[in-house]
Amino acid sequence: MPDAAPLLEADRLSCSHAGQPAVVSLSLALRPGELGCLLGPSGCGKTTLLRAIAGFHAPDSGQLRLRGADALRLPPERRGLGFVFQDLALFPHLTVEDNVGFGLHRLPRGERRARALETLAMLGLEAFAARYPHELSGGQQQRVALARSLAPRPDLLLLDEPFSSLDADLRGRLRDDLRALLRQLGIAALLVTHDQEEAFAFADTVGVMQAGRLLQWAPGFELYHRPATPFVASFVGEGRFLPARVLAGGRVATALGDLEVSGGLDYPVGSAVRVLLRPDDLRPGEGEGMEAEVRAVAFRGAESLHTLVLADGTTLSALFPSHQQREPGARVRIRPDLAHVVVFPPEA
Ligand SMILES: Nc1ncnc2c1ncn2[C@@H]1O[C@H](COP(=O)(O)OP(=O)(O)OP(=O)(O)O)[C@@H](O)[C@H]1O
Repeated sequence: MPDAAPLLEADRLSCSHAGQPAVVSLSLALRPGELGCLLGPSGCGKTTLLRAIAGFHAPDSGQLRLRGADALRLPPERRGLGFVFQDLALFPHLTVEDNVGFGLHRLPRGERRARALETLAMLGLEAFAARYPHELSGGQQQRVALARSLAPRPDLLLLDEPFSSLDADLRGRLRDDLRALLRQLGIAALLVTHDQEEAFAFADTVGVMQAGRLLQWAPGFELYHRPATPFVASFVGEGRFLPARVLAGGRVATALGDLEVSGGLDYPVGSAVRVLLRPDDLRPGEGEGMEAEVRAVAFRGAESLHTLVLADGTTLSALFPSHQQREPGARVRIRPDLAHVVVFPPEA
């Protein structure tokens, strides 16, 4: 799969609403069967990008290729995509089966029926084929909307927050079922969400957007462990920044001691930098290490998230096993335990 030609390619795509930029020179590629996800704060341009790919929003500049061909010339119905938006738009006067068969008008009646029923069965809805949308629960209606978009077997499905109206349990199950189905059918997808857990559970590749720009497009592991920018570092997972100074030999000096940066450093010796510290990068010092004061403790079950302040005022977060209870005001010793050190320039 890594060498397959891209199914979807956006190249320096820019979009605006009434002169206000919404997507800024954005490039990304999705391979056949690849599951991608766009993550970012409200208003960062995720929906606008999805609508531009679907053909509902005309970009100002840039290119969009689908299956290697220019897609910007094509109207939505000729782009060969499936989409599910937050607003389900099921036809209230059609049965579930007819809703799902709606996009299959090119197939002969018998085949259309068979495909609609087969797709409903894949989503566990075979018993509901004769019902009308208002006779279904919200979760079942969402499954019908997915079945309708999957019935024509598109090679790419665009999904804009399709699970947001469902409760957490249902949401997780539907997401996992959809993921398994897309894998089984070899269908690629681009999912918009602002839920990190959903992005990581669903996608092979996650894109983080901020103010119309795509900051990083990478597997979840890379985003967490090798964030490209401080925004990605603090948006994906929890992270704090520790002031540091570059030493010779690819090391940095911090209040927690000297740390080695694997792969070397692009900063001159002596320059001020920041080191990313995740809550799981700190361990209790067992009588050694730097002393810190506990400011707050949030119980999380197996672990507790501690907010700690060092003597120089630096605030850090640390996840410690929760069997040892600590109160605010207590003093603990901490030592860094980083698999690799991520360094950023100092705050502007
Ligand atoms: N139809 C519109 N007319 C004018 N401005 C719009 C329109 N749609 C979106 N915008 C603006 O474009 C920017 C990007 O919006 P978009 O809906 O793409 O963001 P988003 O990341 O999907 O947000 P959310 O997570 O809240 O859905 C925002 O500043 C928004 O206010």
